Amino acid sequence: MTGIRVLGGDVERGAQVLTPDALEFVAGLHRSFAATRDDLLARRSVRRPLGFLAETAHVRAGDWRVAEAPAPLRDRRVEITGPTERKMTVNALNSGAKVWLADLEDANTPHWRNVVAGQVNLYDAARGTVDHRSPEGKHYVLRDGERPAIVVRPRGWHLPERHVEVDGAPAVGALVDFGLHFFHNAELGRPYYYLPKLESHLEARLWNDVFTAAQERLGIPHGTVRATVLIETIPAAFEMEEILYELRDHASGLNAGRWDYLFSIIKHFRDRGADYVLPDRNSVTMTAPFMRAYTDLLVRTCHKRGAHAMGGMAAFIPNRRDPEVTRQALAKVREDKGREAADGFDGSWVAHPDLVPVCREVFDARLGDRPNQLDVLREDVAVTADRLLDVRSAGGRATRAGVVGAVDVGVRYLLSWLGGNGAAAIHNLMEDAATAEISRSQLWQWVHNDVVLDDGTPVTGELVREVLAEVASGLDGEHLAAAVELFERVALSDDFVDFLTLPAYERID
Ligand SMILES: CC(C)(COP(=O)(O)OP(=O)(O)OC[C@H]1O[C@@H](n2cnc3c(N)ncnc32)[C@H](O)[C@@H]1OP(=O)(O)O)[C@@H](O)C(=O)NCCC(=O)NCCS
Ligand SMILES: O=C(O)C[C@H](O)C(=O)O
Ligand SMILES: [Mg+2]
Repeated sequence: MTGIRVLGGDVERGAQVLTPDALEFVAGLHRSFAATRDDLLARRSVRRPLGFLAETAHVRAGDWRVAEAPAPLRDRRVEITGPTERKMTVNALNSGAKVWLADLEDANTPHWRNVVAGQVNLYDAARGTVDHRSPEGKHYVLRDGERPAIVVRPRGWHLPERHVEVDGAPAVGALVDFGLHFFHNAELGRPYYYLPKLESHLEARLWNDVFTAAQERLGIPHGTVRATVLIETIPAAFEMEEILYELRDHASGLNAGRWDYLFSIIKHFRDRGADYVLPDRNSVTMTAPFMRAYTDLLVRTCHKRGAHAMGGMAAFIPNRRDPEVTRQALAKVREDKGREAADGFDGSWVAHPDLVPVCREVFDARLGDRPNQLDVLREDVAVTADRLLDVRSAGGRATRAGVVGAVDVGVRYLLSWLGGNGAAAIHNLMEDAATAEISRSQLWQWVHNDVVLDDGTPVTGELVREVLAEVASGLDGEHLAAAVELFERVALSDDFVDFLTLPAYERID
């Protein structure tokens, strides 16, 4: 293992996944692809004018389709997402969903113990041997019968994994997550992935090259990997076809990741004036014309190319102790999934096991005996760049409640994240890194574009700091000071911080 150092502490059963061969494999991927990753990240920081690309017009005009979905991914009508913590792993596999999105990304704090334990749990999950005993003595075991296909979401290209060093540099986080999982589980035949936060088809090409090399190096047939790409950045919305094309041997769909998409819009247009200012987060819905343009284009693009179109996450979650909250969550999720099913999506996401039945019911009603609706071509859809960028079509206003809500949710989420939980229920909504990014970037945008609240108050750094102090005085926890300081930095520092998880990562382990 020359040139490879593992700097993280011991984690139970870690040696089983951090084997010399697995680490060599990860280091090999890092050595082959880290430089390209660095170049592509550097390109992101140049904010170019957005539009459909002239140089790839031939790809959009061409006649090609992605590889046919393998049997486990033909019917994806309900997908449950969640972190790879042990109990939740068992619960997700028992949830009755068709797919489990096993999240090493936005629902996970990349504490070293989470990174390694996640791989251990995925190892057992792939083999059907995962179980768990709770501190209260409850034994969680897998139920017999059909289980969801496991689709793993590695970290995005921007995150390092500093507990694995290759030739003196931190390893690329995405390659650690993918590499360890692929090395241990690909031979079982289902190396399936969800790819987050891509900003261009060149980033998809890089993933495709990684898959090709990984398969070659382990002697696994080309095309065994299947990847579903989250279209959750505004630049990627203009390259949906190109992304599928780059990955065509390995692609099995696109997903409309609404939360990061909103974050990306704010980030991209953060200093471009009133035309791009979003109102309170809770007032931007999927029926806003610019969001509908995005989801319609996604369905149209996927079905034209034989790929699955996957719906996104409604953030409402049930509460087993509060029937009224549950009733409202079920109603809202039903409405959201109903719109997606009618629009032609082949399935969608839920964040909680109690939401699986409602998503299933809605898609059952739409799909009937069909495993998907790839046959619904949506040739009626004609989306222009102007419609995708019509941010003002969100309507809505910026309010004091919006400022307080953004600060409150942001700080509470960071508290949870720093403590090791990357997904949290806050005020009956599912919050993860993507939704927290909206909270803090929205405040940055309001401050830097002289937004005035509906009560006449200008949004300034002072106002945000005042609210932050108020919110903090009502909270406690080991990481409160760190959470408050981090929030202030990512919401207010003049230099916009690209991802809040980058400075937050400096604070852990
Ligand atoms: C939001 C969230 C943190 C709430 O968790 P919670 O507070 O534990 O929720 P509850 O107390 O209602 O959970 C009830 C049970 O369902 C389980 N559960 C909840 N969400 C789950 C999920 N997504 N996957 C598997 N099991 C889940 C819990 O483990 C708990 O199990 P238990 O009864 O055996 O103890 C959790 O639902 C979650 O992490 N969701 C996924 C978030 C996500 O994936 N985000 C990224 C993609 S959008
Ligand atoms: O991680 C999530 O919150 C889901 C999705 O990737 C999104 O950004 O909407
Ligand atoms: Mg996301």
